[in-house]
Amino acid sequence: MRPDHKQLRPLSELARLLGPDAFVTCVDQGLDEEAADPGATVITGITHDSRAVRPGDLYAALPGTQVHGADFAAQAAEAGAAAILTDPDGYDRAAATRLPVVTVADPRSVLGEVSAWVYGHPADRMLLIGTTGTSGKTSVSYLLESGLRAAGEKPGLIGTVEMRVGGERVESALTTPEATDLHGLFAAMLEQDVAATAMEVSSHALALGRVGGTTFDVAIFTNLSQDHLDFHSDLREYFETKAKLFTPGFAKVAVVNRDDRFGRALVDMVAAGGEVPVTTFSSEGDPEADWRAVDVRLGSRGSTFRVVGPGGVELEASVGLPGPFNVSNAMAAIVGLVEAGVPVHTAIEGVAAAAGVPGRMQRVEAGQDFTAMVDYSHKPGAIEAVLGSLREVTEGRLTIVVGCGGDRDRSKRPLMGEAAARLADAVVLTDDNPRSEDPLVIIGSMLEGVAKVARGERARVTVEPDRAEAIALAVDRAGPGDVLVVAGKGHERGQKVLDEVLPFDDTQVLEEAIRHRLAREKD
Ligand SMILES: CC(=O)N[C@H]1[C@@H](OP(=O)(O)OP(=O)(O)OC[C@H]2O[C@@H](n3ccc(=O)[nH]c3=O)[C@H](O)[C@@H]2O)O[C@H](CO)[C@@H](O)[C@@H]1O[C@H](C)C(=O)N[C@@H](C)C(=O)N[C@H](CCC(=O)O)C(=O)O
Ligand SMILES: Nc1ncnc2c1ncn2[C@@H]1O[C@H](COP(=O)(O)OP(=O)(O)OP(=O)(O)O)[C@@H](O)[C@H]1O
Ligand SMILES: N[C@H](CCC[C@H](N)C(=O)O)C(=O)O
Ligand SMILES: [Mg+2]
Repeated sequence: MRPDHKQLRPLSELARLLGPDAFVTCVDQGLDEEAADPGATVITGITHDSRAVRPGDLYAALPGTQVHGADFAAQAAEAGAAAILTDPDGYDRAAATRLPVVTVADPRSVLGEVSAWVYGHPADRMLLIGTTGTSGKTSVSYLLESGLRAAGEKPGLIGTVEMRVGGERVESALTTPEATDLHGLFAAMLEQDVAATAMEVSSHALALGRVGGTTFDVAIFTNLSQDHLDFHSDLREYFETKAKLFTPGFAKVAVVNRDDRFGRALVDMVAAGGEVPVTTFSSEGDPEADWRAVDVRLGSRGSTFRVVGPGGVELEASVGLPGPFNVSNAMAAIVGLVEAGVPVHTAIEGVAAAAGVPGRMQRVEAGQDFTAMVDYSHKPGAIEAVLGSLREVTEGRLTIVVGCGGDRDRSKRPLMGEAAARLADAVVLTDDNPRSEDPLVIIGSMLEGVAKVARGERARVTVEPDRAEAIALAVDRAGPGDVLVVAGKGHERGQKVLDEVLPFDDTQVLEEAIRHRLAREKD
C-alpha cells in the first residue's frame, strides 16, 4: 500500500543525507562521483523489489541470501526506476542501466532512513506502538488496535495476519514489512487520517534493518523463548536483537513483562542505559511490577481480573481471549496504551471490547459435543502455554494436531514434540509447510522429543503426514467434553510444499471434518 500523493525528492538531497560514505555516480554524464550532478534526478517512491517498481522509484538493489537485487537492475530500469541504491558488489550491474547509482557499503543499514526521507518521515507524525517478543505480538497488536479505537482514534494495524488502514485490509507477506514498504504504508495511513498504529516488530525486522528510521512512542516486550534459531546463532543473540527495539533511536518509552526472565534482564539493560524510561507489568503477582493483574478468574472463552497500577489505580478488567497468557497480553496492551497517553479506564474498555484474533485460539463450532479450535502455536513456548491453559478447561481428553515448518529452526522440533507428548493426552503429528524438506524427516525429529517423555506420562502419539487426514482422524476420535486443538498454522491459507503453495485452511478443514462426522453419525 502506497500513498496517492507523490512527493518530489531531489537525489542531491539523498547524497547529502547519506554523507561522505555514499558515492553518487551517473555514467550518462560521463562524470566521476565528485562531479556528478544528481540534482536533476527526482525520486517519488522507493522499493526493494524490481517487480514492484513504479516510475520515479529509487530501486534498492540489496544483496540477499539467494540472489543480489542488482541482478534485476535492468528490469527495474525498464519499469521506470529513476535511480538505484546498491552496494559496491551491485555497482556494475546497476551502472549498466545508465541510471544514477548511489553506492553505500551496507544499503540495508540506511534503507529505513532513506525510505523515511522519500515519504517525508511519516512515522514522526503518528502515534506508533511497537510490540516484540517470541509470542503474543499479534494478539497484543489486535488488543492495542481495539484500545486505540476506544480512545477515539482511527487505528492502523501492521502484523503477521494483515495490515489494516481504516476500512482497507491487505494480507501480510511478512510480520514486519521491509523499510521501503513500511514507510510507504505509514504515508498511505496518514493520507487516510490513520495517525495511531499498533505494529508487530519481529527479530528479523530488527536484524535486517526493516525498522530503521522508525521511532516508536511505546515499545512493548512480551516474552522470549526458543524460536528462529535457524536465523539467530543462539538464544542470547536472539534476545540481544529484540533488545535493540528498546534503545533510544527506536523507543521513547519501554513497557516490559516482568514475569519473563528475559523481560527482567531487559529491564536491567534498559535501566542501565538510562535513556529510555521503563514501565513493567505482571500477571503472575510480581510485587515489583508497576502494573499487576490480580484476582485473575480464568474462563473457557476469556478471563476477568483486576488491574492494580500506580497512583492507587484498581479497576476491573477483562479479555475475551482464553488462557492465562492472554491476561499477560491484555496487561501488555493496557499498559502500552496508558504509556501512549490513553486514560486507563478507556484502555481497559478497549481491550475488553476486542473481538477474537484470527487463527489464535479460534473456536470452530459446527454442532459437535467437544471443543475444537485452531491456534498459531508453532514454537515450544506457545505449545506449552496453550496446552497448559487448555488442560484447565478440559473435562475429557486433550488432543493436539501439530507439525513443524520446513526450512525453519530445526532445533525446536524435538522440543515441540516433547511438549505436545508431555502435556496432551493424544497427539497427531503431521505436516506444516514442509517447504524444501522431506516431511517425514521433520516428523522424525519431532518423534525424538516424544521419546524423551517417560512412557507412563506420554500421550498417545499417531503419525499422519497428510494434514487433512490428521485433522479428520483427531475429529473422529474426539468424545464429549474433549478439547481438540489444531496447532501451528492459525490464519494461514496455504501449505507450502517445495515452491508451491497448496490451498489449505485449518479452520475450514476442521469444520468440514466435524460436519462429515456428524453427517455420518446421522445416517
Ligand atoms: C531471512 C529473511 O527474512 N529473508 C528476507 C530477505 O530475503 P533474502 O535476503 O534471501 O533476499 P533474496 O531472495 O536473496 O533477494 C535479494 C533481493 O533481491 C530482490 N529481488 C529478488 C527477486 C526479483 O525478481 N526481484 C528482486 O528485486 C529481493 O526483493 C531482495 O531485496 O529479504 C526478502 C525481501 O524483502 C524477504 O522476502 C525475505 O524474507 C523471507 C521470504 C522470509 O521468509 N522471512 C521470514 C523468515 C521473516 O522475515 N519472518 C519474520 C518473523 C516472523 C514471525 O515470527 O512473526 C517476519 O517479520 O515476517
Ligand atoms: N503471551 C504469550 N505467551 C505464550 N504463548 C502465547 C502468548 N500469546 C500467544 N501465545 C501463543 O502463541 C501463538 C501465537 O500468538 P501471536 O500470534 O499473538 O504471537 P506472535 O508473537 O505474533 O507470533 P508470530 O511471531 O508467530 O507471528 C498463539 O496462537 C498462542 O498459542
Ligand atoms: N512467521 C513464522 C511462521 C511459522 C508458521 C508455521 N506454520 C511454519 O511454517 O513454521 C515463520 O516464518 O517462521
Ligand atoms: Mg505475529
